[in-house]
Amino acid sequence: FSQSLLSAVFPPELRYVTLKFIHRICNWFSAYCYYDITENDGVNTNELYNAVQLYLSSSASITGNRVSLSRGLNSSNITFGLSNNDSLIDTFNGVKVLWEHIVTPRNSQTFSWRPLPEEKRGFILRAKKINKGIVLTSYLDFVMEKANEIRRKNQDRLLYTNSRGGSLDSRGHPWESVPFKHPSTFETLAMCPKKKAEIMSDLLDFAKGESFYQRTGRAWKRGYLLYGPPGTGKSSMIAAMANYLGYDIYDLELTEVHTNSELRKLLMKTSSKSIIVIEDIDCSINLTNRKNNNSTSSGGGGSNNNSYNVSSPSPPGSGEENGGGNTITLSGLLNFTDGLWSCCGSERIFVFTTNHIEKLDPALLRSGRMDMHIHMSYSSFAALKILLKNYLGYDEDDVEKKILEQLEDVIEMAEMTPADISEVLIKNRRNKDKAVLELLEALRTRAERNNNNNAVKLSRENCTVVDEEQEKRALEESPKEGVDDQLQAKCDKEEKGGHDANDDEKVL
Ligand SMILES: Nc1ncnc2c1ncn2[C@@H]1O[C@H](COP(=O)(O)OP(=O)(O)OP(=O)(O)O)[C@@H](O)[C@H]1O
Ligand SMILES: [Mg+2]
Repeated sequence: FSQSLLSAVFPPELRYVTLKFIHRICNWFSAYCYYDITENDGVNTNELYNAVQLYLSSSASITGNRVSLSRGLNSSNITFGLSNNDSLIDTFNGVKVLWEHIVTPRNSQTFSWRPLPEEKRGFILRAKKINKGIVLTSYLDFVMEKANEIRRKNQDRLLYTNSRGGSLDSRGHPWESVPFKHPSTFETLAMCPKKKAEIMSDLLDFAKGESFYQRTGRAWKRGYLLYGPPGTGKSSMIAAMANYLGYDIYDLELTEVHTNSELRKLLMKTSSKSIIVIEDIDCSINLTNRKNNNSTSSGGGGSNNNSYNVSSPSPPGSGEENGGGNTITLSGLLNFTDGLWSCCGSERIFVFTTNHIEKLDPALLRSGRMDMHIHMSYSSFAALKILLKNYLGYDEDDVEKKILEQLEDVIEMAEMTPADISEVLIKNRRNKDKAVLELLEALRTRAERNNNNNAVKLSRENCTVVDEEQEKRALEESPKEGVDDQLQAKCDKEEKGGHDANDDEKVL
């Protein structure tokens, strides 16, 4: 109406100016302000548009009569969205705002180097002028944050690897990724429930601890060292951590990293909310080099000498001895975890695993470096109950009380890993009672063998002590042949027994 009135009253050259003036006056008296968030700013896609779409998906799924559905790449969930030209009211800290999704056909005459979508999409955010401050400072940040959270929840986790050996992909990325679908969770993880709960709350504290880390001036990161024999669930624990927090995993293959600067670049290209894993750290660090270094270093504090090489395939004669430019050093690795470089990006968890904690360098173990040392041990009775539940669906009451007691009696002595136990259970999972009995049998055999081995070890130790005492006495007094012979015979006998037991172990 105003257009036709204008064209009747004003000459064409004045029309535009007058229209603009009227708009201004209207805006002046309006209680609302409007924000346009278009899908495309002409060159790039607008991140905020995608974020708003995701954010509104959480409310659209509940309130809307007509919602659009979509499923993103790498996602196993369906996302709800506001339909075209539909609107929705949202409330934030008591402030009401209105979101409108506007879809208009694109003007075909518009010139662009790139083909543009046929429709122009955008959100209009309407808020009261008095709430302008809240909307611009807090609400939009909140929308972005919430959208990221939804994205993480919807998206399957990714497992990254640097197996390409330092070469970059077409986008200059050193990591290769695949969808991470490991089903391990804390629920299925067989370990002491108390320890498990402690780890879970530690992880949760970390994930929610942004303000704590900010306040205390610490980098927002945490290190876990998982150690224990093979098959006790170290890798399963990492997968459970990732699934619990919804983080991606970066599996760092140290032997593929040749220099400290390469390591730094890899770190810089990791995203926040991720777990950076170095498996079998004792196998990645060349301990012979460490020993050489320690023996040549003056003074006892060998662990301070951090420039040992990591066993990466370095070219022969490449100056390895001086820990020089083209090798990766322990100090480089430590810088990676807790030096200045560790805090580029935030919310990162470092996990190192090892089968032999005693082989690790004290520099890696000193307090503050790895925040939590987690011992993954042989199966306990509590862990066994979880495995019975996982594999046979058996609760405590489903197993005969007598058998349960027998299992409890023998489990500690048997020193069987959860991996070994699950093997027995999987093999017999069709016949559950047989599975339990076979497991009991396997545990008994192991316990007996361990018992024998321990007895042999003990008597050997006794024998050595007696040997030493005997030598001393022999130096002091003249030998009493009868006793010596007796001792020797005893040792010989036990030595023989010991060898037998060892042979058994090799075969088993
Ligand atoms: N604590 C556990 N709880 C549940 N399952 C387990 C546990 N430990 C081992 N398993 C089972 O055994 C298999 C091997 O475990 P996993 O790979 O986690 O062991 P690991 O400690 O990482 O061994 P390695 O030191 O050889 O890498 C897993 O597939 C899992 O099914
Ligand atoms: Mg493992």
